[in-house]
Formats: sequence, C-alpha cells, structure tokens
Amino acid sequence: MSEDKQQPESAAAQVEAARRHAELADQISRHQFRYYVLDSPVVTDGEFDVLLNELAALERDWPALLTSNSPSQRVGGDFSTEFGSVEHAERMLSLDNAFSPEELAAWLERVARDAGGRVRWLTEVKIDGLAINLTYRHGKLVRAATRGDGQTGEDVTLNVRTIAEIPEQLRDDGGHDIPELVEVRGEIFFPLHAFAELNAQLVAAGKAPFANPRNSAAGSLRQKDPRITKTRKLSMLCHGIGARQGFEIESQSQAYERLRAWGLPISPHNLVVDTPAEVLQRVAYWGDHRHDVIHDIDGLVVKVDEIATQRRLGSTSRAPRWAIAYKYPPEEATTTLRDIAVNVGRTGRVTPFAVLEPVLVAGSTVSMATLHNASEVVRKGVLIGDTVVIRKAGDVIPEVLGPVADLRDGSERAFVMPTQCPECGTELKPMKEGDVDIRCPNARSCPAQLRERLYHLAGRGAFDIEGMGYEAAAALLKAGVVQDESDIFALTEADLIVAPLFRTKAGALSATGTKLLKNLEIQKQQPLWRVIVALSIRHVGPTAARALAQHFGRLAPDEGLAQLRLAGSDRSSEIVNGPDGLAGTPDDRGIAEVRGEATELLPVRSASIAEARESELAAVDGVGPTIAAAVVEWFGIGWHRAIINKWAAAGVRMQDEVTERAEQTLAGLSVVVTGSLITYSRDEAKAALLERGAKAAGSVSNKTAFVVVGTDPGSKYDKAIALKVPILDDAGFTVLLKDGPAAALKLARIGDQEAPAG
Ligand SMILES: NC(=O)c1ccc[n+]([C@@H]2O[C@H](COP(=O)([O-])OP(=O)(O)OC[C@H]3O[C@@H](n4cnc5c(N)ncnc54)[C@H](O)[C@@H]3O)[C@@H](O)[C@H]2O)c1
Ligand SMILES: [Zn+2]
Repeated sequence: MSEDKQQPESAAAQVEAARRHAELADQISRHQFRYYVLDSPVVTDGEFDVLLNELAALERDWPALLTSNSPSQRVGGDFSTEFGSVEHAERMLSLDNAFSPEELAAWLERVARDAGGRVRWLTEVKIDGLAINLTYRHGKLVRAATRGDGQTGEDVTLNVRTIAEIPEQLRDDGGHDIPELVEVRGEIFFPLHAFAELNAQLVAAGKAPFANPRNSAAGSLRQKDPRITKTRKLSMLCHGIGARQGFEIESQSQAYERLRAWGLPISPHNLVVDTPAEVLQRVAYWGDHRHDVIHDIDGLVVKVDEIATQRRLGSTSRAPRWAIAYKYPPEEATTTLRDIAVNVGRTGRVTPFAVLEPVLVAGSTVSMATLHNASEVVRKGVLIGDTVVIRKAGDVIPEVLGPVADLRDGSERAFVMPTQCPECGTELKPMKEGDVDIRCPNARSCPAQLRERLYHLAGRGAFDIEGMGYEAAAALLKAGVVQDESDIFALTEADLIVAPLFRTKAGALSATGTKLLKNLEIQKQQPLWRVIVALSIRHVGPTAARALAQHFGRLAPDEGLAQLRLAGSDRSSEIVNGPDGLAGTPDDRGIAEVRGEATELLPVRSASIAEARESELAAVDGVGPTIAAAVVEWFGIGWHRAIINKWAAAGVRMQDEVTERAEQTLAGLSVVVTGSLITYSRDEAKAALLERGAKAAGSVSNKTAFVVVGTDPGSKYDKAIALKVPILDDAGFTVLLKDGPAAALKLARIGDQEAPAG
C-alpha cells in the first residue's frame, strides 16, 4: 500500500499529509455542525463529499492518520442541545458510498462472495432528507428521534406528531401482528413543489430562504415550536427497521410489506432483483429518472434483502456492510451571483437571468441561469453579490435554487427590474393587468423580438431555412433591409448585398448570400403547418399548428386578407355571413331535437384559419380556448395580416393539398366506439371519424352524439343506455360515415327501446 511513503525520506510528505488531514477534519466538522445542527450549510453536498473523499484518501495512504474519532469513522456530527437527547435502542448508521458503476459492481461481487451464496438485492431510491427513528410500543408512537451521532439523537416527538403520513397508532388489520416494540427508520423530506412555496413564504415574511429541499426539511422538523413544524408540508418514507420485539421477519422487503399494512408510508420505488446486472440497470434507470419523483433523490441504495445474511455481514462503526449508496453526480454547486440581467424574447417577454461566476456542475461550466421573471427573483430571495446554490439537472437549463444567506456581508443589493426595453427603449409593461411577466410592447420592430422571430421562423420546426441563424438575422436587421418578417421571402440580391455578411470584397453577392436566397426560394413550399409555426402566434407550437392545418387546410382566403375586417369579438358575427360561414345545418338541429337537448348549433368548418370563429378554433382537437384566443388576437393585428399577404404574394404556401380531404359531414360530433366492429378495426374507425371532422372520444357523456357498439362492449355501452345516447351497430356506423348523422339516427337505438326497424 503506502510502505514507501512512510520511509524517512518522505518525512516531509508525512508532515504535510498530517497537516492537510487536520485541516480537512476541522473543515468537515465545521460543515457538519452547520449541516446537522444549524440546517444551514454553506457548501453543497457534492462539495462536502469532495472534502470527505480527500480525507479518506489520505487515511488510505497514511493509515496512522486514521483514528476512531475521524469524521470518516463517525455517523453524522454533533447534535444540538435545544432538544432532549434520546438513546436509540439500536444504533443508527450511515451508508458507505459508491461513485461509479465499477465501484458498485466490485462491491456487489465482494458482498455476494462474503455472503457465501445467492444474494437477492433490494434496490431503493435514496431520499435526500433527514433520518428519523420512530419507536412504536404496542403499536403506539412513543418517540421520534433524529439520528444524531448514531447512538444518541434529538427528541423531536412533538414535531413528528404533526406529520400527517406518520401514524400515531399502527393499524392492526385483524391479526395479532402488532409487535411489542419496533423501531421504524425512515427519511423525512420536503416534497419539491412545497419547497418552492415555503421559500416564497419565508421571503415574504422577511426571513432567509432555505438553499435546498433537504435543508428545508431538516430546518422545518427541528423547530422549537411544533406549531411551526405543523405548517410545513413535511412527508416521510420508511427505509429500515431498528430494534424489535415480537416482529419476526426474513427479509427487509417482507418487513416493508408489514409496515405498509400497519399504515406506514413505504416508497413505491423499492424493487428486489436477483443479479448485479439488474442492480446496475436500476442505477441507470434512476439516473435518468431522478426528477420524476416528488422528492430529491441523491442516489440509489442497494441492500442485501435477507435479514440472516445482513446479520452475518454485520457493520462497521459507521455503516452496515450489507448496504451501499450509489451516489449520482452532484447537480448542485455554489457560486457567486455577479449580476442579474434581462433578456427580451420572441414574444417580447422580458426575463431576468443570473450572470454567474463560471462554475463546473454536472459536467459542464455554467455561467448563466434562468430566473423566469421579476417575482421569481423576489420569491427566491436572491441578491446580487450573493453566494447562490445553482442546479443543473440533465439537459434542463440551469436554475438558481436559492441564496446561501449566511455568507452575506452586507454588500449585496436587490435586483431592480428595468422599466425600459434594453434593446429598443420602449417602456415595458404587462400585456394584461395582473400578468406576472412584463413585455416590450414594441412587437413589430423591437430588434430583440424581431431577431428572435426571424431565428424562429428559419428554425427546424418552421421553414427550416439553412443559412439564416442568429448571425444572418442580426445582419439583415442591421442593414435595414427587413422591416419585419413580412419582407423575408421578397428579399432580392440587391437587398442582401447591403449587408456585409452577404457581400464579397468585390461587392458581389457572397456564397452565403447565394445560398440563403436559394434556400428561401425552396423552403417557401413547406407544408402549411410549418408556415403556421413560423408566424410566432402565442401558444401555437407544432402540435397546434398541425391540428389547425389538418382541420382547415388553408391559412387565409385566396383573395388575401386586405378586405377582411377582423376585429376581436366582432369577428364572429362578420364571419357568419362570410364566404361559406353557415352557422349550422338542418341535420345538426335534427340531432339536437331528437335528443331533446338545447344543444348549441354545431358549426361547419370555415374556409380558412383566418376566417374561423374563436369557438370554431377552440373546438378543433388539439387547439382549445387559449390557443383559439391567441389565433384570433393575432389575426386582429394589421401588420400581422400584412405578413400573410406579403408571404402569399412572394409564393409562400398558404394551403395544403386538399384532394385527400373527406367532406366534414361529422364536424364537431363526439363519437365513442366500444367493443370490436366487424367492418373496421378500432384504429380505422377512429381515422374515419377524424377524417370527417368528428372527435373520437374515450368516454361517454351527455355530450356524446353516438356510441358505436361492437361485440363485447364495455361499460361505455351501459352508460350510453343510461344517458340515452344514440347507439349504433356496425351497419349504423357505416351509414353514419356514408350518409351523415341524420341518416344514422334513424337506425340508432336510444335508451332501452329497441332500434327502429330500417
Ligand atoms: N453540505 C454540507 O455542508 C454537508 C455537511 C455534512 C453532510 N452533508 C451531506 O450529508 C450526507 C452525509 O450524510 P449521511 O451520513 O446521512 O450519509 P448519506 O446521506 O450519504 O447516507 C445515509 C443516509 O441515507 C438516508 N437514506 C435515504 N434513503 C435511504 C434508503 N432508501 N435506505 C437507507 N437509507 C436511506 C438515511 O437517512 C441514511 O442515514 C452527504 O450527502 C453529505 O454530502 C453535507
Ligand atoms: Zn424592445
């Protein structure tokens, strides 16, 4: 091992190792005090673990440094004297760690060998909270204590009694199985959604927010006044058993089943697997899904499931030998918040973002993080100059979790949201009263917004125009050759040459410029939904754009939008008398009458999206009221309509091929298919309905127009009878598709009555 290092010539190295060891031990115990006693650490867990690992490495190299009171040999740290102290009936341990799959694989192999037989592995997510020991005597909760140093913890019984998930009395489900004594171990944690809420409340009350959910859980539990704990939304999950009398178990997973039956909370994510390969699969799975649960996960815990084997393997002074925590790479780091700047987005939304001292986290250097909006800055309680905890989770944009308030020196200052657009100087304001976001109202020509819109319009999800990225968009704006996006498809060689980016030294069109002109020409023919995406209508992404394109097939009437007066709510009345804007058909009324309901008149499809009424847009599957309102609002603005006219004049596609469109005979009808049909598969039936404008609904309500019933129908059939929804068989369905609702109605059976002969 380290024989050579202890030779006389390395005496200097030994002295240096001892000095560093003492320094680390001191730092570590100070961090432990802040973490365990004050619930207010100043470094992240990842940063703390680096110190602890360095200490352990020194002890490996210089075994003389390893003493029994080294932090590497102890559980946790000090505990406070604010609470009464409690001896645990059985010691509470920590866990050893593995930081790589190789390390874990080696551990699994060694333990299996030491266990001397086949081992079943219990895998559990590692809940990032604080350990708790619940003592139940004859089923009654008599004491709750923190882990403390493992032997002695703090008495937090009164506080724990305020946590709803923790039963005061174990449920005896009929048997005689409530033991005389059982120590139930688990983790108290703060659900993530409640963490954000709590911090906002603390800031509003003028108090320092918590840096992360784990600290908020510890801080909330360890309140002197249990009434405060009661207001915090703490939760708990069990992950172990301590001392017990009258409770015989063979495996830990089996013990969990018993605890669950008694009413104790058990994680739904525990799983017993048979092989090391499966354990590693679980590690990989939870690595990808660590943000899919309601609490923070900092690792995966692997345990030998069988109690007899656990006992045989025993434990060290600090941790059991039969369990290990696989730790995921830290996603948090602390750094300095240098400034808060604002960005103006495509829709004019002004969003503050954090300018950070660059820091390495989760494998990449982070120097900026989102802050969403001004009230978020206030809610998080961060000040410019603060040390902040940032998190970078997977591919998600880095975020600021909160400040390390204890490191403030008084020089920090609050962020003030600018009142004018940093790019065009226009006064910023909320779009509607009560909006949290403020915007630059200069939508048409604010350079920031226009640049973003051009970039979006040329993006993969829209026209997909190669050669028009940020740089090109900025160059066109700077050269003044586009006033807004309406000019894009009319750009000529003469226009492009004005911008240095598109000009050769000799003053001719550069290769970049040639390419851009060519791509603009080709991409005009993109399908309609892409054109719709390119318009930057609020809330309209690819899904809504496809739904709109599929339903209407056409963006605007052929004659253009110039004459069409489109203004807000007046619009629907105008459109009714528009090109083919009939408000309803006799057939539609027929159905309403037969069904004895005052159904509103069912609309017929308008000729184009621009002409559609808001209610008609909202009724399109995949659109809905918010998007419908945004579409109507968008078309209500003059320069928006000019974009469409100019694009159309430049040859941009305004309609999809219409040949394959079936007549919309079932527009707006909701039809449910249940059981198996003879003439159509389920998917074919659904497609046939959608093609004709109907909605293929999943459940029956009194809005359902027809229920089509095949063989072996389910409960939907009974519901249709109860609600007197017209029921069609195979033949009736064929008629519905071929001849429309009125004809089908004649064949329908309604309620208990027999189907009319026909
Ligand atoms: N930031 C700081 O200043 C600071 C200071 C001290 C400690 N810490 C952090 O605290 C942790 C060390 O504390 P530790 O000794 O509690 O070790 P640990 O958190 O690595 O592992 C042991 C604990 O995991 C918990 N746990 C969660 N889910 C579990 C499950 N399914 N099964 C079993 N146990 C489960 C238990 O409470 C157990 O006590 C490290 O993450 C360290 O970074 C941070
Ligand atoms: Zn602006």
